[in-house]
Amino acid sequence: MSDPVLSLSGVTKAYNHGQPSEIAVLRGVDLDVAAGEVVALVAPSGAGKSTLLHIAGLLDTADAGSVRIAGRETTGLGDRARTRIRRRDVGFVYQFHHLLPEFSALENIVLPQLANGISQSAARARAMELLSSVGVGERADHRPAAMSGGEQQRVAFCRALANAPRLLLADEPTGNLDPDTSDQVFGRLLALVRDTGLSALIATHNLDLAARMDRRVRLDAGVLVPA
Ligand SMILES: Nc1ncnc2c1ncn2[C@@H]1O[C@H](COP(=O)(O)OP(=O)(O)OP(=O)(O)O)[C@@H](O)[C@H]1O
Repeated sequence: MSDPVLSLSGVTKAYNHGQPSEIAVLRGVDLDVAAGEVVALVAPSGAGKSTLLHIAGLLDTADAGSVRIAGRETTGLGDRARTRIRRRDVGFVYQFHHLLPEFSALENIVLPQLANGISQSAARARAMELLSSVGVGERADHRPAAMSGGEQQRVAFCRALANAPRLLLADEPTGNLDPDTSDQVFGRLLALVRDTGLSALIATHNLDLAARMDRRVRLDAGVLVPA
């Protein structure tokens, strides 16, 4: 068996340490996401989904516990090493697309590749391939403001996958779309994830979407339980 692509063990996180308002959000989270596995993270609002995704994606640090990505222990690594792992191995999608407004769809997918040392021509070819795979190839030269919410979010998926990460982390990726569009766009995301064989941890309030993933976990009082 290969190493899990994401392995969390005993992860804890509290905010406002030592103050009366201290809040223990994660109290010992354990989770393995295997290669090619797509896991739904369901939780009520405020339960700590974003906190968990940020720690899993090395955007934030845990107070205690271990975060392994692609077999590599990240606890104790410095900022540069964490950034390198995040850029190479992790893709993020948020509820809102966060595309750069002054750049075209294609450029938004090219830029993170250039930051990773890919050549301009290879980056453009990959960006075009990704856009076509989610049905927005003909929108490559449009800026985000000229696209629908569903199209913008499809471009955001492509950007997350631009550097061929091992792990996709998504925080309510279709949460700001109407139900029909959400369903369609999520289908595109899932197909793309399946085609590329990457692992994913996808937070959603939508139980229908959660049902389409391989496995569901629920964040309950700071720990993960099967859902
Ligand atoms: N930087 C911070 N400082 C203090 N408290 C915080 C901070 N970030 C989050 N919290 C608190 O931690 C708890 C979990 O927040 P988090 O954003 O992870 O929840 P969530 O499950 O993603 O919620 P939602 O679904 O509403 O986005 C909340 O009570 C929140 O108020």
